[in-house]
Amino acid sequence: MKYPAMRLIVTAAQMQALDRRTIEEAGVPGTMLMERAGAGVVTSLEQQLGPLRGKLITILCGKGNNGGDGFVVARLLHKQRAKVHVFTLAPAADLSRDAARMYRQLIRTAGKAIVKPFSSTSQLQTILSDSDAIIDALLGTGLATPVTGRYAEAIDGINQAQRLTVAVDLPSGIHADTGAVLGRAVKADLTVTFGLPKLGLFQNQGIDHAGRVEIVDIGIPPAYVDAVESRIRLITAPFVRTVVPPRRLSSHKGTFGHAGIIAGSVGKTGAAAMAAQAALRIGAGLVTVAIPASVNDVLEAKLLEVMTIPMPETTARTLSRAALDRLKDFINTRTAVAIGPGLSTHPETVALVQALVRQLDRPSVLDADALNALAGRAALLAECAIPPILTPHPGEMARLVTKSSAQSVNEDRIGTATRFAQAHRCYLVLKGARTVIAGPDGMAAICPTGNPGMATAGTGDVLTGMITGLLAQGVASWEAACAATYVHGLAGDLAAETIGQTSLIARDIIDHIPYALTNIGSA
Ligand SMILES: NC(=O)C1=CN([C@@H]2O[C@H](COP(=O)(O)OP(=O)(O)OC[C@H]3O[C@@H](n4cnc5c(N)ncnc54)[C@H](O)[C@@H]3O)[C@@H](O)[C@H]2O)[C@@H](O)CC1
Ligand SMILES: Nc1ncnc2c1ncn2[C@@H]1O[C@H](COP(=O)(O)OP(=O)(O)O)[C@@H](O)[C@H]1O
Ligand SMILES: [K+]
Repeated sequence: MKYPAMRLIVTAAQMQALDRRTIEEAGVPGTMLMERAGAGVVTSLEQQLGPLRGKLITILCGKGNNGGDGFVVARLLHKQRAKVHVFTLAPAADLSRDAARMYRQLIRTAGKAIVKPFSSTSQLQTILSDSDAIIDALLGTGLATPVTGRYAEAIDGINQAQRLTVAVDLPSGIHADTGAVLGRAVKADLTVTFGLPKLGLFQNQGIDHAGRVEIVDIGIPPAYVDAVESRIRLITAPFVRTVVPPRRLSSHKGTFGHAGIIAGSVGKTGAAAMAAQAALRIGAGLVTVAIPASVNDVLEAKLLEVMTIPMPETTARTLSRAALDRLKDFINTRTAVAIGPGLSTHPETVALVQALVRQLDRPSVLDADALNALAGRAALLAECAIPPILTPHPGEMARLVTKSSAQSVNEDRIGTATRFAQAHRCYLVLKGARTVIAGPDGMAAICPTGNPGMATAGTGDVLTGMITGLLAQGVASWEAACAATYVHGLAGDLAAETIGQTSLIARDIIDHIPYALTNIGSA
């Protein structure tokens, strides 16, 4: 397998096939998989709530194997002396074979009274709103059609209670592959998913409904996982650890490359400053910014470690066409370059950027106004000697693909990103909640880190600097794009833990890069 330290993301059909193979070929009983799944949920719950003894926990179980997992959770919680209420949506005779086994085991251990048939939401209201946690074991990967009737009522009841909600495998009602809500869906705080993460947890409404996603190993043999044909991966900390270059005793600043940042214009020197600082914080040895001449002093006053080079400018104080030859030299003498943050959309600057892109022969990141310069002209990318990394947000992506909108981009983020990266032989970082990275070989990776506090001015410039900083250290494009995105999101998460999401600003992400790197173990 090509990217061993990333985790495979699977569809429902792929997960079902893996479960089946594990049961039939490896001889692991389905009930054993269920036992491990249930135990995983209880461990996660303990991490959330502390000791479970005396806690009131309500579990809603459907008739399939997802419900079977719920019966296991109920038995294990009962053993820990939690106060457990179980509601089933189906009579015992209708349960799947393994779920029925787990149901019988539960009532043997805890007595018949622990389980009640679900009749209506009103029956549940008080119990749900008094619960310390609600476990949603109604529907998992077996969801086939829109949820209606009693299942829909049970889902509404869970959502109305507004208590800590833990989804078993998938939030009930979320399509395992697309993340679409099928009729109704549980809004969970935490989803404990089994074996491998399901695609729908990272797409569309699946993102908000899943909440935090934890993955529990249920003992699917790694050889079976390796044999699955999926081109979609989840970026992990162990992957990032293998990417960030080690600092040998004998290193010097030249060892870690020289990043060039072509950025800035009047009113937008901050974008250039933040990209440059982020490149240093992720380990680049040297960073130089090429900036319109009249704003050079402003940038110098903002920055200490970063060098700047004033370049010819337009009367609007943006980079001018006259800068072309000097910028080509600038690019040729750097290990990697970023083009775009804060450049403006001045027509002359746009023409300059287009000319630079045509002759780009260094590892590069194209962002912001460089992407605007490529709107409707993505064909120019074919002229780059080394496939560049593009970092659009959905609005920029829509302009790149033309005749599209941010909304339609977001409806199929993985598809849009992989199609573009393959068609234009580039790497693409499609930003937003659960950023998607796509490569020219058709691979896609999803970033699990990051939070809505990062929806604030300048955080994209920071990401651009981070990717460029890794490229400058000699990291290959795919690895640099994936690892920088992960560290960027983790830095945002760590910042949010201390200062909250509302006040978080882009420079907080730069300040937390060191902690993110130590957290991952690559500092
Ligand atoms: N042995 C296995 O295959 C394992 C399965 N596991 C669990 O089993 C789940 C999959 O189990 P199943 O395949 O039994 O499927 P589910 O338990 O997700 O649900 C399928 C059942 O719900 C019904 N159903 C489907 N759509 C419905 C709708 N819209 N409204 C009402 N009922 C609907 C189906 O007729 C079927 O009876 C996984 O998500 C996971 O939680 C885990 O225990 C790990 C091992
Ligand atoms: N809800 C969110 N969850 C996770 N990350 C987010 C969220 N919203 C924004 N981000 C991240 O913040 C950054 C925003 O970048 P961008 O839109 O280019 O902002 P700017 O142009 O102001 O720099 C991206 O890396 C994006 O993935
Ligand atoms: K569920």
